[in-house]
Amino acid sequence: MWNGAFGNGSGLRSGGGGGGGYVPAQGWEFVPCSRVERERERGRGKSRSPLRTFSSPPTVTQFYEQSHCGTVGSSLELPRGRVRAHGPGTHHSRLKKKFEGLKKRHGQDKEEWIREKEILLRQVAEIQGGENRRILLDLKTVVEEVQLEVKREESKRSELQLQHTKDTGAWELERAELKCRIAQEKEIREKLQAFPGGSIDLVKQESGIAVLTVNNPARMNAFSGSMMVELEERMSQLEEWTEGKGLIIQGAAGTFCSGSDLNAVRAISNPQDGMKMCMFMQNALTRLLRLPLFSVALVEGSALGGGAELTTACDFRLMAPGSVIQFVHKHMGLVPGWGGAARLVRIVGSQNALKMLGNALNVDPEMGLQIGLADGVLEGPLAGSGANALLEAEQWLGCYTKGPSPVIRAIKKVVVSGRELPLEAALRTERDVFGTVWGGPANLQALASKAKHK
Ligand SMILES: CCCC(=O)SCCNC(=O)CCNC(=O)[C@H](O)C(C)(C)COP(=O)(O)OP(=O)(O)OC[C@H]1O[C@@H](n2cnc3c(N)ncnc32)[C@H](O)[C@@H]1OP(=O)(O)O
Repeated sequence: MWNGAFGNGSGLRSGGGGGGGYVPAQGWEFVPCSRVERERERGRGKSRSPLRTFSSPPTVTQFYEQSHCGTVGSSLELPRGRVRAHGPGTHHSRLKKKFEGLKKRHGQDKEEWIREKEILLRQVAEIQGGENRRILLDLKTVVEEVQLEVKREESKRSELQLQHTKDTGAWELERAELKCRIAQEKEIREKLQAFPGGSIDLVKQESGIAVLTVNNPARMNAFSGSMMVELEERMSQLEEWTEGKGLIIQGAAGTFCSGSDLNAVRAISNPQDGMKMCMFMQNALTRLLRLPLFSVALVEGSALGGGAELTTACDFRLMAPGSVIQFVHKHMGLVPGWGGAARLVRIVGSQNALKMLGNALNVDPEMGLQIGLADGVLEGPLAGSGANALLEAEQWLGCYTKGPSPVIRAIKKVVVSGRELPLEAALRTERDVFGTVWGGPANLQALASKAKHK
C-alpha cells in the first residue's frame, strides 16, 4: 500500500510513489501512493503517468480530472457533448453532486492517508528505536572493551614503571660502584706510582706471539708499585692486539719473579691500602687470564709469593730445570691476594692447593708435572739460559699458536666462557663465537682441501 523510503539504514528503499513526508530529525522519508493513483495504475497496467509526481494527496479538482479526463488539463473542462444531450441544469446538478461525492471521498482519502502516515511514523520510530538500542548496546560493548584495555594498559604501565624504578635503582647502584671503583683505582694507581723501579716490557712479534718480561733484576724481579701499574697498561695493549695468538711471560735475567716488592708492601701495610693493591692486581691478572690468546709462564729460577700467583694467571706453565714455584705467603703471614688461590685450586685441585699453601711447598719441575701445575719442562741442552729458554718456550707454544689467529682466539674464548660462565651463558657465548668462524676463510679453505684427520 505504501512505498516507504527510509534513509536510516533500515534496508527499506523508496518505491517512488506520489505524495509523502520527510522528517529531518529522524533522517527518513516516506512516499505514499494515493488511492487515486493506485486506481489509475490498475486501470492502465504498468504504464506510468508523468502525473505521478504528486508530493501530497491530489486536490479535489485534480482528483476529478483524473477520474473523468485521464489527464490534468484546465480545471473543470466538461465533456461538451453530454451537456448538450441532457440539458445544462440537470447536468450541472449531477456534476455538482458528483463533485461533492468526490470531495467527500477525497476528504476520507486524506484522513486515511494521515492515519497511515501516523502508523508508518510509529513503525519507523520503533524501527529507529530498536536500531538505536542496538547501536547503544554495541557502543556499550565497545566502551567496556576500551575500559578493559585501558585497565590492562594501566597495569602494564605500572609494571613497567616498577621495573623502570628497579632498573634505575640498579643502574644507579652500579654507576655509583663503578664511580667508586674508578676513584679507588685512580687513588691506588697514584699510590703505587710512589714506589717506582723496574718495568714490564712487552714485545709483540710478527709470529703472533708476544713476550712480556717482568724486569726488575736487582730485586729478583719483584713487583714495584709502578710495575703493577705498567702490568695493567700492558693488558690493555694486549687486549687491543687483534692479531695476537700467544704470549710468553718471563722474568729478566734468568729468574721469574719474587712477588711484590717488600719495600712497597711495608709502606702500604695498612689494611685499606693492602685491599686496594690486592684488588688492582686481581683485576690485572684476571684480564691476563681472559686474553683471547694462549699464554704460558716461562718459569726459570724462582716464582715466589705474588710471582707464583702470576704463573697461575697463564694458561700454561713451563718450568726450566732447577726452577721452583712456591706460594710463600704463609711464611709472610699472608694468603694469596692476587687471585692465585682461586686459580690454583682450579689447576691442581683443592687437595694439592691445600698442600701447597698450607706448607708453602717448594714445587720443582718434577712435582709440578706430577700435580699438574707444570705443563712442560724445558729439556734442551741450554735450558734455563735466557734467550734459549725463550726459544724453546716459543717452540713449545707453537703447536697451539699454529694457524689463523681468528680460530686460535675463538678457541680461547670458548674455553674461558666455559670455565667462567654458568652453562646457559657459556652456551650462548659459544654460539656467538662459533658464528665468527663458521664460513670464515679458514673454514672454507679446510672444506675445499677435503682435509683428513689422521
Ligand atoms: C700478595 C703478594 C705477596 C707477596 O708477594 S709477598 C713477597 C714474597 N716474596 C718474598 O718474600 C721474596 C723474599 N726474597 C727471597 O726469598 C730471596 O731474595 C730470593 C728471591 C729467594 C732470592 O734469594 P737470593 O738469590 O739469595 O738473592 P737475595 O736474597 O740476595 O736477593 C737479591 C736482592 O733482591 C732483593 N729482593 C728479593 N726479593 C725481593 C722482594 N720480594 N722485594 C724486595 N726485594 C727483594 C733482596 O733484598 C736483595 O736485595 P739486596 O741485594 O739485599 O739489596
